[in-house]
Amino acid sequence: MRTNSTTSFGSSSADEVLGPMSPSSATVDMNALQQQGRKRIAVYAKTFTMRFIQCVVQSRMNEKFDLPCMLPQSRDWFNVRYSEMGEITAQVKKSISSYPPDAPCVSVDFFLYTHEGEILPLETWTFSIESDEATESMAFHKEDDSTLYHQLGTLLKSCICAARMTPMHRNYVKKQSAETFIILYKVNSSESQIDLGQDSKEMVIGSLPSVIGNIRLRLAYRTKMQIDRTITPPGNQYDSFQQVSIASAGTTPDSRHNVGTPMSFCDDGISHFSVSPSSLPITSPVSSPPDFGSPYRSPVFKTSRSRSASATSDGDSICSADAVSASPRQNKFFHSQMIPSNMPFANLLTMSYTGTLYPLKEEKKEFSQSDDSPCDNDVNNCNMNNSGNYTDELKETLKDLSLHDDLPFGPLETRNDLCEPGESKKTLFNLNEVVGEREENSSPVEMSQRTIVGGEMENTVKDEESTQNNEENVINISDDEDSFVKIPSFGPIAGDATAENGGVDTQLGELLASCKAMPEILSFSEPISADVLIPNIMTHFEEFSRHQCVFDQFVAEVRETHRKEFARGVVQMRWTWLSRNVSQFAGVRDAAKYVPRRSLLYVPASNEKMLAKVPRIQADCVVLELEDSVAMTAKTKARQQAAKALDTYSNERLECFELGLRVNSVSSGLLEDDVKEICKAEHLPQAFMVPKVDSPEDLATIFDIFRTNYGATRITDTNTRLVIWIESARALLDMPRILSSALNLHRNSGFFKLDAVVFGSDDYCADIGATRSSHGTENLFARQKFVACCKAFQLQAIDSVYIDIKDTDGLRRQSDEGRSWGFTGKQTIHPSQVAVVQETFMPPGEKVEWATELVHAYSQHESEGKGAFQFRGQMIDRPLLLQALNLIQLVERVSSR
Ligand SMILES: CC(=O)SCCNC(=O)CCNC(=O)[C@H](O)C(C)(C)COP(=O)(O)OP(=O)(O)OC[C@H]1O[C@@H](n2cnc3c(N)ncnc32)[C@H](O)[C@@H]1OP(=O)(O)O
Ligand SMILES: CC(=O)C(=O)O
Repeated sequence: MRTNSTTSFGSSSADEVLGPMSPSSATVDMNALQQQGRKRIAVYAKTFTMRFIQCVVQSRMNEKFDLPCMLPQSRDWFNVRYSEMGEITAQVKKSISSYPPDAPCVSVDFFLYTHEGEILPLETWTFSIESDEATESMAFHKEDDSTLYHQLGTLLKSCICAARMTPMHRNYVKKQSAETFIILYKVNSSESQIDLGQDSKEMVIGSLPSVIGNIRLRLAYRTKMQIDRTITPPGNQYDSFQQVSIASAGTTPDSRHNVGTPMSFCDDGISHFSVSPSSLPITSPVSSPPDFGSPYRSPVFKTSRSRSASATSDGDSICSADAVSASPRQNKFFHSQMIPSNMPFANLLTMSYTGTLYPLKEEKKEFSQSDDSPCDNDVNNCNMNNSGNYTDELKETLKDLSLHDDLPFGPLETRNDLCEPGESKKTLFNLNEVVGEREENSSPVEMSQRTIVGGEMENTVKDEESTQNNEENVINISDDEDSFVKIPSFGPIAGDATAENGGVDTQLGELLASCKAMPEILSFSEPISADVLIPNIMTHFEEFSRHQCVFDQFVAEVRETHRKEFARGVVQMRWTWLSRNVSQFAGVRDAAKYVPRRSLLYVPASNEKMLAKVPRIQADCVVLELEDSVAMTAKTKARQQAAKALDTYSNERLECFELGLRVNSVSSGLLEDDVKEICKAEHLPQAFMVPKVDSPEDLATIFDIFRTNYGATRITDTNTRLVIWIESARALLDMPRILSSALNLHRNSGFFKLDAVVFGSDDYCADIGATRSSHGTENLFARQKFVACCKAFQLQAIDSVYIDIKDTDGLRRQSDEGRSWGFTGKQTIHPSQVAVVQETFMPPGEKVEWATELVHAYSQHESEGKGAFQFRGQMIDRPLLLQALNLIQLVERVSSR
């Protein structure tokens, strides 16, 4: 992490930095002095170019500057202290071969690059030295040298200030992310060619006359922040950035002012697009813009993306549910494909979400081997060996961390498949992309590596030799060094002698700093002789040898830290994967939020005695019931009792996983009265349950009633869930639309999250005119269609009521049938039914053992490249793996009570 980026102003002068001018002015030959002055200013110009680019580019990285003032010893160029980034220096060197005054100018362009691949040129900085008659006739005086040096210092400080005042800095620098946009830069050895659009502004930051010409720093920036999306976005077709910038520059004023296209907003809209088309507001973005009163409002971008395009995945299908999880990852920047190779800043930002900028050789190898991993997106398991097994080292670490016990299926073995696309915040990353890019763009940058350790941007040092030997190379870095060599920062190792003495990091840092300090003798006019230089270097070598133990210590710390960090990352990744890929979890991303509903017990809210039993009822889900079990004459009483009970229960520990409340249906006309009364309670139920939802229009009414009576805060309580009942032929046939509407209401309007759907078999039978029977064949089609629809949307499916309270065998049989068809639970009406149902929906011990063994066997075969294999006489492939994981997780969750 760069903790060292404050700018402070020291007191150095030209002489301190370059050494005194010679020959002395007393004996000066005017021509020689003129010549010397020119040379000297040329050095200033080159150094200034480097420094100003560093300052401006770093200011666009959204990192805080925090360098302590080093007065009075500072020998920082132009009295400005900052920490150089090697990557920027490398890019400057790569992009320009000569500096002013040899080159007419140097310019730096900045661009905003959206996740959709569009580019908006934002500003350009130009440093030039232009001679004219006045400067050509200027005579150089020795005092001019020092004056100019200090003036350049002021110019650099002005540049730093200006860099923080442009629209780009104010509006965009802090908001960069993989989901929205990032800022790129490009260095040119000529005037910039980019088009900053209508009403762009230009200013001269400073102009200093000198014997070699007017030294000038200029800034031009865009004021109209619009992207014309009628222009083809840059993609693979662009080989060089030049092409991209030309395409952008082709924007015509007219096309920028298209009317009728929806607007999106920099911080809201673009991220909407990246999340999911279906996450766009139901109402048109034009008619419902983000809150203009917000202090965070960003400038408007123009987009030609239309609602109709979004609608394709908006609606009724499984895509709608899936899109939420898939889209953000799919839409992340794929830099190696999208970003031209000479946009190094993009690389720096890449690592903030891929984890690594440049892969180590062995990582590269692992990634190329895992191309055909079932994880089709972007993450792989980096601490596995080449056959996909976890390395001994990782296993060892997991043992150290006692993490085996936390895993659902014992020790980590070969889990090539258990990786979560996109969850690559530590050392888990997609290297396939960066590898290609890295090889193509071999540059001095290869000497350094940067990666993320512990979720933060850190620098790494690449040790060529240890890389070949498959050693650990990722190192935490935190320093203010100004070169490619970064000094690591680790806590002292307890008990170690070096720890008491300031710690390995301090010692190593001091050593490297002393070795890298600017040599005392440095003058362009007096070359350093070999007699002085060689002994000097030899002394440095000896110094290093004496500190061998410091390096050894450092390497040991690096290895240990990396090993532990990585192990944690893997375990986290496995759990995340599980919760996202197992249908049992019904679309709930976080396993901890999964609510088991093996049995759902109705408690009529009109019955005070029954209500009093609720805290001790061990049904997974208890439903305070206002609907069918409550007589019309008792509705008011039931509502009042339910509201009171909600507040009373809030002081008690309930045995159930969920306390819900079933209101009356829309068609009953009683819903609003229910909601009005219940909202008098201070505590909401954990789930609102609404029967007889026959259409999306019913949902709109439900939403409206809740919104009117509950107010904005309560209705968007993200912890409150929604459960609905499907109880008619019409509703059954319209289930996809009903379910997707409910999910969209949550996504777009923040309404309670639909989590489960219940089949109201008695009302369904009444609706279709069927006669209820003990064998239940009259509901065969409905139950099977129902369960398929629920699962298509990753929702829990709750089976019908078994009304014969005394017939335990029949209840068990029907429960067993429902479970085997895919239902996740069953409604119960009497406490005596709860245990039977919950037991039936709990996998038996031998099944759990089967599932656990299957998962292990699957891992083993997966690592050997076998998708299907034989296990206990059965053909096993991926769907069976998912079934096994379903079982394991249900057991895990239920036994956590
Ligand atoms: C098709 C549909 O719509 S289903 C949904 C609507 N239906 C319902 O909500 C019905 C819920 N169930 C009930 O109301 C009752 O179980 C009934 C009316 C069916 C039977 O009730 P009872 O005749 O009291 O049954 P029973 O005498 O066996 O009850 C035994 C005990 O369990 C209690 N009990 C029974 N059902 C419940 C219940 N659902 N919740 C809490 N406690 C209950 C009784 O209060 C009684 O307690 P006690 O021993 O302290 O007196
Ligand atoms: C439970 C319910 O409402 C029904 O079966 O109709």
